[in-house]
Amino acid sequence: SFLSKVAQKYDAREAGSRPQSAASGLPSSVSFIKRTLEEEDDSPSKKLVDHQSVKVASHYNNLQEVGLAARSRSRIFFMRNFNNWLKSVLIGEILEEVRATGARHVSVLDLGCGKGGDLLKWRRGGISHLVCADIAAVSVEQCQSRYDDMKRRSHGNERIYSANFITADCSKEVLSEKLDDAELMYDICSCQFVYHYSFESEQKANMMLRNACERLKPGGFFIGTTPDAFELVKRLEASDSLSFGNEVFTVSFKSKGSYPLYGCQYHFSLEDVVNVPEFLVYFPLLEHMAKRYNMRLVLKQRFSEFFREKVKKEQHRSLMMKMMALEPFPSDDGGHQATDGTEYCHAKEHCSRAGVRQPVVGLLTGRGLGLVLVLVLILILV
Ligand SMILES: C[S@@+](CC[C@H](N)C(=O)[O-])C[C@H]1O[C@@H](n2cnc3c(N)ncnc32)[C@H](O)[C@@H]1O
Repeated sequence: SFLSKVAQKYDAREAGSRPQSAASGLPSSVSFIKRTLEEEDDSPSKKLVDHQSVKVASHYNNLQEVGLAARSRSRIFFMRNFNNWLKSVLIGEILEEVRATGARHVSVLDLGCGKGGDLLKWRRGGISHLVCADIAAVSVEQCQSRYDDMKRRSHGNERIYSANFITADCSKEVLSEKLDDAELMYDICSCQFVYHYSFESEQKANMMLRNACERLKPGGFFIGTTPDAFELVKRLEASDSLSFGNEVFTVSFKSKGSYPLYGCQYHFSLEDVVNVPEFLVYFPLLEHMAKRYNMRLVLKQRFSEFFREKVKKEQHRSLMMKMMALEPFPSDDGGHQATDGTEYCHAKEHCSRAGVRQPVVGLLTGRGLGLVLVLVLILILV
């Protein structure tokens, strides 16, 4: 079983049900532990609580907006495109679900909106209102000016959703108190690559969840993407050191073997984009916490599973090509696709097996980062 006795007791006591077990394939020596309240109060992460939020906010505030040309030269260009494709499909499908219930005016909360990478996706989805919230003030400003540009460029030919921009630490502040419209309820809360920052402490994780769920309409959806804690721990346990990764990303922990349910910090760096402390989200606990908000889990899938399922649909496949979510192999310059190591040798092997003379293969890249390490989540308010 994946859980240690301690975590099983925690689940049984807190969830009032059978201990949750997961086919994680982790060694039995690995445990996710619930610290006592005293330990949690004394924990180093608790003392650093504000410090960590400041780090996250200033990291994202200082990220420079680079142009398309620079982005396309980046080694994670295709991975970013893949993530955007995945979010487009997720957003498109959830909007279909919402509309199937007869909703005509769709309101959305983008929790941790960043610089507004999803603004266009919501435009394509024809929503009526969007609330964008983020802890990083500079990101929120950039998000707002992207929205203003989008509106200006449409020259009034298309009805673009109204929007509200809020700078707030959503793991500490009650977002609804900052809304322009005090009565606003959402059909969807979208929380993309954000929720794990709040797992620093129980209070923070709860506040983030409260902000995500308390304004959802009955039948409303929470959609999110977050790193897969089981997979991160599996990789760490398999590593000889306290870190793992490749030339594009690194994940480093301070210790291994035992993992607190909250405040289990690791450092994640991804070339030129992310270099911040993050926290493991112990999934059975998140699912249990969400039940307090009457949220029921609809789907939890790895990116790889999501991809395999969605790519069967022609419409998603053609969007994937349009968004350049696959890396061509061999690449035009060929320079960075070394096939002597582990990174691209599977592609080379595939080509030789298939006997293709001029092999051009579409690869899912990011060197394994996105595909295996991240989860797609959908929850519904029942
Ligand atoms: C990886 S970025 C994702 C941005 C966007 N959701 C996307 O998919 O492009 C993570 C975002 O979470 C935001 N964030 C982290 N902690 C937060 C908090 N406590 N409250 C609000 N936003 C937070 C960061 O500022 C950053 O913009």
